[in-house]
Amino acid sequence: MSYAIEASGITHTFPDGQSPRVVLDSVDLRVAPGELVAIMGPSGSGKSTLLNIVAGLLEPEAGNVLVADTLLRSATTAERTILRRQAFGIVFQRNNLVDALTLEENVALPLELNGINPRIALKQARLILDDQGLGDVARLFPAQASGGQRQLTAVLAALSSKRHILLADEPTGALDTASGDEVMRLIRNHIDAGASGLLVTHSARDAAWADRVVYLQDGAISSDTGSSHSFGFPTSTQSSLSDFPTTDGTP
Ligand SMILES: Nc1ncnc2c1ncn2[C@@H]1O[C@H](COP(=O)(O)OP(=O)(O)OP(=O)(O)O)[C@@H](O)[C@H]1O
Repeated sequence: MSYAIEASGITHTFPDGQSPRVVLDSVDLRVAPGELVAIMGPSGSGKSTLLNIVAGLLEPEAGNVLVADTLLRSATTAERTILRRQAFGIVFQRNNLVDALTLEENVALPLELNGINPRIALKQARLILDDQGLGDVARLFPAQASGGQRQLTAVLAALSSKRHILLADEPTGALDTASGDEVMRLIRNHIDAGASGLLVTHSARDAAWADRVVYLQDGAISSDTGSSHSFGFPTSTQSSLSDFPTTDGTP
């Protein structure tokens, strides 16, 4: 089987005072096409480090990542940048938006990077923001918007184009429960439209939207619910999941 994401033997050490600290120790993680895998674990267990390695932002000390048919270790910096711009939708805990662009321009940016005409991209971005009740703030700059509005915009930007690999680090961190469920529903919808992804989260509620949950502890995977495990969706959102419209135009 060919995986959407295949990380093998990932080992990484960070300096920690006099003695280096092994943050990831021979971690193997595979994500099947069309699968959303949640990574949970205590603070400091290496979740974000693993996500950064899969995103090609951090080179692991040992191990390999094969993502979107590219072996990251063999890719040049330019090739990794192109991969992030064209194949990855990335949501980080912070610094998700370009400060100098309005919210709608931020959502339009990945569309433009995927080759869509800037005027059409902006039009699509407005529709996407309108759909999520952010039409009134679409022309604000990130600094003028609330934390929740910024977070939702960042998720919409990551999902706005046909990026088939989604990498999300605590995407609902700044949101209340209802908005968080909305974001997770958008993410699930994006996956169901043909993407694959990794979701780093502390929230069991968010993890319930994933197909599989792996737990990182002390730099290693301590448990994996396995692909046959079926997590239930939060009851408040279950009925509306299938009704939710696509916002990214993916088939
Ligand atoms: N650039 C860095 N330099 C040194 N140590 C780092 C660096 N980045 C992360 N670490 C350390 O590596 C460990 C794992 O960090 P990481 O952010 O991956 O954990 P996490 O599981 O995502 O934590 P959290 O849930 O709190 O976000 C932590 O002890 C952290 O302090």
